[in-house]
Amino acid sequence: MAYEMILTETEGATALIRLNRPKALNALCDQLMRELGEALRAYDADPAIAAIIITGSERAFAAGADIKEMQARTYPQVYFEDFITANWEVVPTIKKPVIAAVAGFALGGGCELAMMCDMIIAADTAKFGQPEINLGIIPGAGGTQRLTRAVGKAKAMDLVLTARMMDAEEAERCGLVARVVPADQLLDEARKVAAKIASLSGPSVAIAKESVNRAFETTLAEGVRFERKIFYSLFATEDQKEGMAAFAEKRPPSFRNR
Ligand SMILES: CC(C)(O)CC(=O)SCCNC(=O)CCNC(=O)[C@H](O)C(C)(C)COP(=O)(O)OP(=O)(O)OC[C@H]1O[C@@H](n2cnc3c(N)ncnc32)[C@H](O)[C@@H]1OP(=O)(O)O
Repeated sequence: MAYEMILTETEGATALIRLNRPKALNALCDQLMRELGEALRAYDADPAIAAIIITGSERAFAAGADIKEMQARTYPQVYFEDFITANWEVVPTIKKPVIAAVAGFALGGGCELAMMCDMIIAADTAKFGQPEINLGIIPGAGGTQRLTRAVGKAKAMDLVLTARMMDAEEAERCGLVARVVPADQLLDEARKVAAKIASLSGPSVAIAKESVNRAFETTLAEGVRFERKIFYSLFATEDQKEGMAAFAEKRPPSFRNR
């Protein structure tokens, strides 16, 4: 499929989506978000793809929603158009693992987009922040909620109320980021993680992802009940039999995603 604001490529079972508005620091305009959603849905439906990486440029993962596109919008417009909800909420609906590989600025909607992914791998150049307060608004794509769950109230308040940026090291320390790597190794690292995931059983990966995400939406008791049921369901797969047989027979498993 041809896109204007994203570039896509595949390598083995990994799909890479690169945000591609370099002059605007990958500001997330409506068209870019529409294209991103279309690409994510297409890869999610493609049986040859097992993991998806979203990345930006060296200078910016994304500097937020497109402020120039947003500035003239009125309350009735954002309300009736379902601004954000319509185009932005695709990432959390994707069943396959989505990795954000972040270098440079991940601000506002850029930080929110990264947080919608299942894992953030950051270059040592990455800078995260929710500077919407500078514009007379607040984060509107989940920032106040996902950031608070990821880093806790103290740090979330600090970032949201002061608009300050935090670097990759601080972001890793406070739990926003899974790994920090030198900038020139960012994509290699993300690809390695994606390839490892792709070598595993697709159903158990999707179910593991769903179960971890459930922790953000429910109580501990409900979450554990959910985990138990979904854990039982994996005993209905051929991959569970194969994984355990391979262990007992001291050989690598050969998963068939069923
Ligand atoms: C999703 C919601 C609901 O949560 C809302 C949001 O996301 S609101 C947006 C939040 N993000 C920001 O407020 C960050 C805005 N950008 C900046 O503060 C700076 O650009 C910077 C600190 C990231 C980088 O500064 P600098 O290196 O000095 O580069 P600039 O000259 O400022 O930028 C280069 C070029 O990119 C355009 N740009 C940058 N960010 C955006 C944006 N979010 N929307 C639209 N355009 C953006 C900037 O205007 C420059 O373009 P030109 O004016 O030179 O054409």
